Amino acid sequence: MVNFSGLPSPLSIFSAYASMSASIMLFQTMLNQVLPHQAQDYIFSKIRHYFKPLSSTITLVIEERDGMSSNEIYEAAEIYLYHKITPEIDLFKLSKRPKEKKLRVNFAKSWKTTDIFEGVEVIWRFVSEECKKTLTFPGHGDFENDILASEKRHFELCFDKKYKDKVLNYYVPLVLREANVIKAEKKVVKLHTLGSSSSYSSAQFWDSINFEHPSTFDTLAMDAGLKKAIIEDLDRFLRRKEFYKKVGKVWKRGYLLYGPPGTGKSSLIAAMANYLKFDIFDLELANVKRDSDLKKLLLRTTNKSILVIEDIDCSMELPDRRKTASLSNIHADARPPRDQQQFTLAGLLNFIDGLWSSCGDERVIIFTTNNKDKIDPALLRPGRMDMHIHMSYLTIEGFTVLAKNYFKVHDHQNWHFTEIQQLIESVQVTPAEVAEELMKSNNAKMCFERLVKFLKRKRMKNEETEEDGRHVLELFKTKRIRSFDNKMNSAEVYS
Ligand SMILES: Nc1ncnc2c1ncn2[C@@H]1O[C@H](COP(=O)(O)OP(=O)(O)OP(=O)(O)O)[C@@H](O)[C@H]1O
Ligand SMILES: [Mg+2]
Repeated sequence: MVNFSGLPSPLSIFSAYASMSASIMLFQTMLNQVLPHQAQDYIFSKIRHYFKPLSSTITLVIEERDGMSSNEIYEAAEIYLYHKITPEIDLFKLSKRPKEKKLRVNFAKSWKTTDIFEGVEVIWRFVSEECKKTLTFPGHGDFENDILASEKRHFELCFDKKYKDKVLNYYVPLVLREANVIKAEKKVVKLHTLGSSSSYSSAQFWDSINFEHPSTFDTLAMDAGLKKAIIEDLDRFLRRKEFYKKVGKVWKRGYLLYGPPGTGKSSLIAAMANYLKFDIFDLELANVKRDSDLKKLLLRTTNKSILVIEDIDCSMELPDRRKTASLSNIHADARPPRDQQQFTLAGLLNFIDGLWSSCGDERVIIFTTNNKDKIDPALLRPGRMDMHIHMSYLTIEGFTVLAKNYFKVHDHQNWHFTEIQQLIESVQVTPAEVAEELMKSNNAKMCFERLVKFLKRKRMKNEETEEDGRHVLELFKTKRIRSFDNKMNSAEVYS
């Protein structure tokens, strides 16, 4: 019996299934007499599997991870379902990660909902399974086996087979689009850091948490002209998609931030991310084991993101790397295995300039260093980093910003202001040091008094150091010492 739509009617499916079940029962009675129970069970489970009525639905499984990288469709489904169908959700899972302020509300196990798209009913189901892996540590007695628990999550999207094309070609792209719109509206910036699937596994991937750094261009104590120039540079970069295409350049921008510790390099990165609403990928080179891992990680960064490599002078000088480098120079044959070869800054930069940046759009890359003189000239080569930004010691202008941010005080309101300004002119102090002083009390007057004392102490210390320096220089001139390092107070005297 066939109905108008050309599909078998429910009655015909039922009668076919009933007659098939009767035959199976007859066969079972016959076998009962010759085979043991267990063998019979096995045979019938197989027969039922092949003869069960054909399903008229399709179920798409959308897993959270695709190998080592995250699955964009899973993320989009999570956002879409959570924000679009929230009123219908009555089963939540609540959690909080150690570094996050906000609570995480997630779908509970086996949560299910229905969505209608152009008259087509689709059923979403959230599935979460706990996987336990037994790890073996030979020779560790009672602790030989350890059980590692992790969660494997996926969504199931179920719908009538006849709408397969419609769902795949129109509904899924709609979910992706809607999720992007919701993401842009909510503008949650994420911080991605390196993680590994377990402490026992070497596979590395990006782990993310919400980025809630409060730094903005308004809270940054730095030269107003420079601040304006950075904001304009970022705006120009965002506007110039077509220009980059026209001149055949990859749509990316590189910044090198340099200056002493505590002058606001990391704070500036946070301000840039908050301004652009770009995710941050914080790449700690010291934690990357192999060259091949580095390339994989870079290729897994997303568009509209900032790749940050902090302290570039230190990260490329790891002792083990230097050791492998010198070894490989001396004995060409004794090089480490191919996939364990160390990476060089030049190699990293070439990869970033070439393959990496051509795989995405709207990329910002930021390197930081405390010591511009120490970094590889490859990084300073013209055209490599588009803007070199010097973060320097606190200026009077910078102090005004801090005073306003911490206590809403302006110069005319506080009698210590002039004194502080004079001290700042004569002493090298970082914004971090002053910020720390301003954090010590809620009482502005007390804080400013303390700050005056702190700056005076610092000035005195500097004067003493300068005096020592002059003394060492004198000794050096009279050849009574052979060497001294740039920290004058740790000079070695050989007289
Ligand atoms: N320019 C600044 N404006 C406002 N606050 C600042 C500034 N510089 C430093 N601070 C304060 O000092 C803290 C430390 O600064 P930050 O981490 O940005 O310095 P850094 O230059 O990245 O130092 P490092 O070289 O050690 O990484 C910040 O959290 C902030 O409170
Ligand atoms: Mg920093």
